[in-house]
Amino acid sequence: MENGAARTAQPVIVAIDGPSGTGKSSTSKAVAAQLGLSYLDTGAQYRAITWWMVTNGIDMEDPSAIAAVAGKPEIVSGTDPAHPTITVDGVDVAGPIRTQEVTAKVSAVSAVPEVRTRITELQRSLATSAEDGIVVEGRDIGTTVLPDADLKIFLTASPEARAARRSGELKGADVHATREALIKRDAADSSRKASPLAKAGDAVEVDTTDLTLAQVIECVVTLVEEKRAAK
Ligand SMILES: Nc1ncnc2c1ncn2[C@@H]1O[C@H](COP(=O)(O)OP(=O)(O)O)[C@@H](O)[C@H]1O
Ligand SMILES: Nc1ccn([C@H]2C[C@H](O)[C@@H](COP(=O)(O)OP(=O)(O)O)O2)c(=O)n1
Repeated sequence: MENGAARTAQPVIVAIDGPSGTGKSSTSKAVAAQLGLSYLDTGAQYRAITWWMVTNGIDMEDPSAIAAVAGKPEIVSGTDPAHPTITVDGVDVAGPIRTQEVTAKVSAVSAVPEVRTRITELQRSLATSAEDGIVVEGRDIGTTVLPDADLKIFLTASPEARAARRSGELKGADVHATREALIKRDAADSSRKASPLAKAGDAVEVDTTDLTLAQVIECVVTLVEEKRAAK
């Protein structure tokens, strides 16, 4: 802001982590929109680099092959919560990164340390440049990417609730198969060596199993407002 004009609010950094289907994306987008903050979906960035690896025929069984090209694709995230965007080398990949093929391979790609270093740098630079603050959602935001975030939330929900939500999105998907795939991906994301899915010690845990999306959003908005008031 020019001429030292006073801000109405200090920038606030919010980290939202948790496994698949707990409501991270929907909650983070809505909270950011409601509070005038930027929004970053870090899972979309890992999906984008995975899409590039698939498209370029990189051997997914070989972490050293993935590591060798981790610096090649240019990944750009648009952080407006009303219109989040993601491009790879200038190509809009918002649709292609949601295919079953990318979903099945993203855990292997995101376990490679060189990939994480690259994507973490992008995330920190976006968080630092968000003038009014940002809501960043993922798996390791509170633990590794932004350990000094003003507020850390860890969302959970039963595997049944998460599978029902996910299969509701993928029309015609079998709930049982969705549940198995989701549990497998959570296990891979939680057990990898490099920055696994984990709750930060100072994160607030919110179990969303029996909450509506509106209730979760309200809960997080209240927590952010409390933090802002205390700044
Ligand atoms: N508390 C909730 N109750 C019911 N459905 C929800 C709730 N939170 C999210 N959803 C729905 O579940 C699906 C997955 O939510 P999403 O925000 O994409 O989760 P995540 O980012 O954690 O994978 C979406 O269709 C979303 O609308
Ligand atoms: N901060 C993050 C975010 C996502 N990932 C990886 C692990 C996840 O299985 C994939 C995809 O994340 P995404 O949030 O898009 O997954 P879902 O929306 O839950 O299906 O990316 C990660 O390793 N670290």
